[in-house]
Amino acid sequence: MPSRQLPPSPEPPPPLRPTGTHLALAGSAATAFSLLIFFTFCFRKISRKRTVPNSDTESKPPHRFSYSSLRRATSSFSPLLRLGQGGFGSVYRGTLKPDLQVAVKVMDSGSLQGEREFQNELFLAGKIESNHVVSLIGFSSDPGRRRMLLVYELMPNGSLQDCLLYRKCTELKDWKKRFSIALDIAKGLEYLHHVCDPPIIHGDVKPSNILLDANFNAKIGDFGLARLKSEEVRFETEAKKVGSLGTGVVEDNGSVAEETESVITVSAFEGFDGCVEQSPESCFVRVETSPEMVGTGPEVELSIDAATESAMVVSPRTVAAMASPLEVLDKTSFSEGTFDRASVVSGIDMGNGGDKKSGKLKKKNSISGRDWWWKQDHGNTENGMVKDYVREWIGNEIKKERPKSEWVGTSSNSVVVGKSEKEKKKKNRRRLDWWASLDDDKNLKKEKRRPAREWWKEEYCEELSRKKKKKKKKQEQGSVSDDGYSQHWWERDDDMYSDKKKRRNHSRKSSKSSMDWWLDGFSGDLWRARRNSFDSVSGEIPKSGGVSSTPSMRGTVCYVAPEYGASGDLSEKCDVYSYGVLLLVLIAGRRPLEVTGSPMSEFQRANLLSWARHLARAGKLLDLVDQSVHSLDREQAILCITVALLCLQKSPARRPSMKEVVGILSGELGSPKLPIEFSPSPPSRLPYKSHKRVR
Ligand SMILES: Nc1ncnc2c1ncn2[C@@H]1O[C@H](COP(=O)(O)OP(=O)(O)OP(=O)(O)O)[C@@H](O)[C@H]1O
Repeated sequence: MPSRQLPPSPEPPPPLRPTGTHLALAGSAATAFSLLIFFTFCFRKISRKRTVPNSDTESKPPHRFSYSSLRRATSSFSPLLRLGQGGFGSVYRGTLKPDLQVAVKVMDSGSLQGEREFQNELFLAGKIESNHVVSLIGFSSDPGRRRMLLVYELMPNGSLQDCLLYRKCTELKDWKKRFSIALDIAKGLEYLHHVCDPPIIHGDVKPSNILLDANFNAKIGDFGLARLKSEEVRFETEAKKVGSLGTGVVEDNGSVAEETESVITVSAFEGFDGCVEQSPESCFVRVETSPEMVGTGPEVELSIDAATESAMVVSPRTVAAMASPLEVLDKTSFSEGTFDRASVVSGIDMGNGGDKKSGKLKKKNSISGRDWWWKQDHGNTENGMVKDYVREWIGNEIKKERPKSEWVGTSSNSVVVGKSEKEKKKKNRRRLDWWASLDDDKNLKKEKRRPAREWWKEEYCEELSRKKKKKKKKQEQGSVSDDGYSQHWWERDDDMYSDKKKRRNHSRKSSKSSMDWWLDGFSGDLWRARRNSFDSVSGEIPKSGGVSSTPSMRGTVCYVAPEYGASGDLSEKCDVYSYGVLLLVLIAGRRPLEVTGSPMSEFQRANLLSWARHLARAGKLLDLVDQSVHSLDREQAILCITVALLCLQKSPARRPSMKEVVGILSGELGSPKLPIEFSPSPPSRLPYKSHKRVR
């Protein structure tokens, strides 16, 4: 058989050469694909941002919101939806979902306090879960554009301050409501001090930070000045360490005197290399500490801000804790915003003579902490406005109310008895020096507008020369004598002082102006607090002015505990003191410092704390109760005033804890006795006894 021959295999086709058309096709396919991926990514990101987090399904609050969603929720921050204005910025009512009403706090751009409050609130929000604390639902942050917003649960009845003092809500005329508010606040503080671990110190307990829900239940809000207790201990240790390097910080058992302010001079910094010559904006200095001292790490960072001439101590743990759980606290915001500029975390007075332009610290001049506070506050325009407002208000009140006899002045004169002329002059000169030192700030000289402090200075100089003339006249008449005013009860409001201390304080007061008297009337506390914050004499600024009630970094005048700042201690007992003031305000339905009429008797009532103490001595506690209150439970009212007076004791150790306050108010503990000095019976060691034990 003939073999079948296979046909020759065909030649393999020539390899396809990519033509221009092919290349174009492949290119466009790749582009289309990458575009598709890009758009899908963008869409997902946008839709995720726009979605309001559902607290049921997503993680616990605080949630991150987009700026636009909050803008929409508040109808572009409509003035009609504005709920109020604080040191942080404006607060607006918003609707995120039909059933989710919120309050949106918008930080004023450039507000140092705002940045700090923002981060503080976020840092603490995760740690707090209580029915007696306003919950933080979320936030929005865009550090590049300096947009920072906080979203809270809406408290439909606003702040206690508005409700009680301005709107005078009828619901609060019912004694039961007032009492339940007092108890709610006490429980909120008890939660912060005794349930939270580590304990949280609020640091700014006052009526505008107490918010009322639809049923007028009270919740504590505004944790901008709050601190963890452990953190505080660290700050304190560091503060003492830094302070001990070169200053004479004098303690006076919480009494307030010019000499005892936390003055940390530049010499304290001289041991820290690397700061003095650094950029004017900021510098970080590592301060070596032992692990035991800080508890969590071997070192803390001390930020010295040459721009604001201030400093703070920041623990690494704080940085880590603040940075990690929340994306919002991104690095730029830390390095540029928080640490360099705010520099007020610790509340440590680090006054120093800084040259703003060169960023160099003056090594010789030691400027006290009060300058630091002044300058710190001055940097904030809004705060500046507040100070102007407050000063004006004080001035008007004093001018308006000062009796013809110039009794305030004579009071000053009268207490000079026993004090040498020389000493007084020295003191006045020192004070003038202080005023003069304020002129170091060249930038302010350039300002066209007369700086607010000149107003203050002029007023003071005027006051001095007036006093001098008066005294001269009196001396000529040979009649510099005690006119009795210095002996009035409203100047003797210091409960724990021995006679010796009282005399000393009187002589301190002697060199103060009439305005100082006003401030000193407040247990002497205001004198320091005013310098620190220039908050408000009344402790609240009428909202009509549209200004914040707290430009301060450390608390609010009239509410701040006397020991805080003098020795730098912020403890739970500071909150207890503030609670005491708040309780009196709640019972009396008036501000802590308020002149309601021109007669002399009104002056006697002007200082609520002194008035309460006076009534306690006179055994007329119930006279303090707001006249408009109905259904008064007299026993409860006396109990509340007694608790308030216990909380207001000068010595922090003598104040009850918030746990004890709750126990007393809720009836678990027996009724306490008034503080010793008001009690006719001999003092017992324990001011109250447990009901439980008795049973
Ligand atoms: N969650 C909220 N619900 C309803 N109203 C609120 C809420 N938070 C704040 N407000 C209103 O906004 C006002 C301003 O609040 P904010 O806490 O900013 O300032 P403040 O406490 O008055 O002053 P500062 O912040 O200086 O202490 C409050 O007085 C209150 O009337």
